[in-house]
Amino acid sequence: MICAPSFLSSNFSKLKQEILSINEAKWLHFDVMDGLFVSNTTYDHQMLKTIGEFSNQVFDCHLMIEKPEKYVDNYIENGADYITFHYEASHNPLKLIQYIQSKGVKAGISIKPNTRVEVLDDLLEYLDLILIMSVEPGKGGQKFIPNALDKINYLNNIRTQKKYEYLIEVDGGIQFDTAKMVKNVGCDVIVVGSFIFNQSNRNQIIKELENV
Ligand SMILES: O=C(CO)[C@H](O)[C@H](O)COP(=O)(O)O
Ligand SMILES: [Fe+2]
Repeated sequence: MICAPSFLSSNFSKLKQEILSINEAKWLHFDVMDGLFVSNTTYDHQMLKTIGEFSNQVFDCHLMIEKPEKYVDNYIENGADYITFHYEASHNPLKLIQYIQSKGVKAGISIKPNTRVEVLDDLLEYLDLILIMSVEPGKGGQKFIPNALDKINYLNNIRTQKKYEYLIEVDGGIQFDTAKMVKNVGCDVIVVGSFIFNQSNRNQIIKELENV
C-alpha cells in the first residue's frame, strides 16, 4: 500500500521540519477544512504553495469544504496531484470530476461514515480515487469505524469485475492493526495522521505501514 501522511496533527510552528521528517513518504495528504462542511478550519490552497517550495511529494488534497466547485481552481493552480471532494457537499459530482480531469489533475470523491457506498455506483467508471472515511471528518486522532471495511471490499470487487482503475483510499484511525484490515479487503492508499506524528522514527513507521 501507499502511505499518505496527514500532517494535521503535526506542529505547525515548525512545519518545514515536520514535513521533512516524513520525506520518504511518496504522498502527502492535505486536510482542508472550511468551518462549514466540518466545524473546524485548517488551511487553504496557500499551504500547497508553502510546502511546494521544498517538497516534491504527490499532493493528495482532501477538501472537507462546502461548494468545492468554487475552489478547485486554487488547488489545481498550486500543484495538487489529486483533488478529492465530498459527495455530500457536491451538487453535480460528475461535472466536477470531469472538470478536474480536464485540467490534468486526478479526481477523487469521498464519503462520510454514514453515507452508503452505493451512492457512488454511477460515478465509479470516471473516478481516479475513492476516499472512504473511517472516522467522522473534522479532526485527527479518532477511532477507526469498521463499516469502512465493507465499503472497501465492495469497491474492490466492482473494480475487479468491471476492470475499473480507481485507487481506494481510507482515512481515519489507521495504525498497524487497522492498516492490516484495510489491506486485506483491497485498500491501496492509507492516510495516517496522529499515529505517525506521535512518534519520532516517522520514516520507519511509514515503511512498516506500507508493508503490513
Ligand atoms: O481527514 C481527516 C480528518 O477529517 C484526517 O486525514 C484523518 O483524521 C487523519 O488523522 P488520524 O490518522 O489521526 O485519524
Ligand atoms: Fe483527510
